[in-house]
Amino acid sequence: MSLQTTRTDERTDDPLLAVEGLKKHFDQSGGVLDRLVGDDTTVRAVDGVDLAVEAGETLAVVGESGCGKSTLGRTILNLDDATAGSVHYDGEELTGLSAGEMRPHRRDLQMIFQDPLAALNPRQTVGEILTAPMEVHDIGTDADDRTERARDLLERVGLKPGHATRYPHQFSGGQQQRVGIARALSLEPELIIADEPVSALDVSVQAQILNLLDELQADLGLSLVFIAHDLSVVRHVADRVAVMYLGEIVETAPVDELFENPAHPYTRSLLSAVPRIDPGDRDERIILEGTVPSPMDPPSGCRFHTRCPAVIPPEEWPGTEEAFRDAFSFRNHVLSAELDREAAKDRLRSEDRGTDEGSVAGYFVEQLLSREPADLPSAAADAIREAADELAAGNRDRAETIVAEAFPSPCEREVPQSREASPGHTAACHRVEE
Ligand SMILES: Nc1ncnc2c1ncn2[C@@H]1O[C@H](COP(=O)(O)OP(=O)(O)OP(=O)(O)O)[C@@H](O)[C@H]1O
Repeated sequence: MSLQTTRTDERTDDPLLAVEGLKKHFDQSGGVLDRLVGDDTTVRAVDGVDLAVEAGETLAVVGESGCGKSTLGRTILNLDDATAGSVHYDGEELTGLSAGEMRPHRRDLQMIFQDPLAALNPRQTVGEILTAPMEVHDIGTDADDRTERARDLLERVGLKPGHATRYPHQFSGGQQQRVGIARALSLEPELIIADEPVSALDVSVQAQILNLLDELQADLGLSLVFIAHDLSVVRHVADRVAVMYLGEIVETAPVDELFENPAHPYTRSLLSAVPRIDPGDRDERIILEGTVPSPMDPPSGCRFHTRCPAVIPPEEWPGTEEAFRDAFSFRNHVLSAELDREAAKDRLRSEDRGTDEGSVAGYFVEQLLSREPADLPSAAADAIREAADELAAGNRDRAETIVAEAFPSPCEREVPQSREASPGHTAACHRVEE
């Protein structure tokens, strides 16, 4: 946890790492045809991220798979070129530096990867893996000194000095990750980005590696950006947590504040999946519908609105919020274009039911609306039945227009600004007030 480092004592108030408006887009266009057809083939993996990491601090970046966490880590370290925005490390801008210009900074900024074996050269001994980067960066007086440093590093990460002569495949997963950590430490970095460092490991080994990282961070005064998809993993290592959804940071808070007073519905749903020691403590589990939408075509307004369990009804909605959310969920199924008439007919046939348009429409409603249409305000029920009829008749565009017009939400219209929910705690949600 936060410990002041001796080497950063003389620094100014600027954070050690400052990330502003960082974007990383990947162009996926196959070529001329894509451009002619006008398909937008840009993957907006990281789409305007602001972050600050103080010296000696551990910041966890958390979100589901595909939210852009790894890309964020790689772009911060200039392993991927940024599309826009800036990264300042110790006051110096890293964005746009060539590989040669980055070299002096590589010593200070290291990365630990999810799959330790894939990140280690199988043809080098562990000793060589540790001494090679030292040689490149002129660390150590001579080969003997570097070998001695490698042996010390192995001890530091809980391995034996004698392990230096072994090859990566001769170790268990946990031991391989220890080697990966030792390699990152071999350059005496100030900041390490650890990208899911324990998610490939057995649960029994995860805690050991987390403790090791925590210990090293405290002893060496390292700054750590800890990327994870699972909030439970970060509780005991992080000082602050940034929650990422579809290329954006939706909430940032000190770790205890985030666990106790999550402000964003996305954070709440991630938290509800974290096992609690006291089962009586457990709030109702929030199951998020579907997976993260495609970063090629992110939802408008608040990007989370298509899955949000707290999506806001329009002012004129006559029913309860729960009723709106059920209707809104139906709407999103229709708009996601995942409904297939033929598949519905196959299913009906397998259940010995009719496959005329009326039956298919009824089947869509039954599958996608978690209440009877009659339990909705009557105009909403009519819109749902009408949309289902159009879908069953093959008029997808018409169905989409009906649901989009019948169930609008302010969340899809306006992009929520990041607001301060409490000191040091910000969230970008229309429900959060300053
Ligand atoms: N080189 C690339 N080219 C095109 N798209 C990419 C590339 N790298 C990542 N992406 C896409 O960017 C999005 C974010 O990916 P990223 O790996 O950063 O997410 P993540 O949150 O780290 O997920 P995971 O935990 O599964 O790695 C995904 O949709 C992914 O397919």
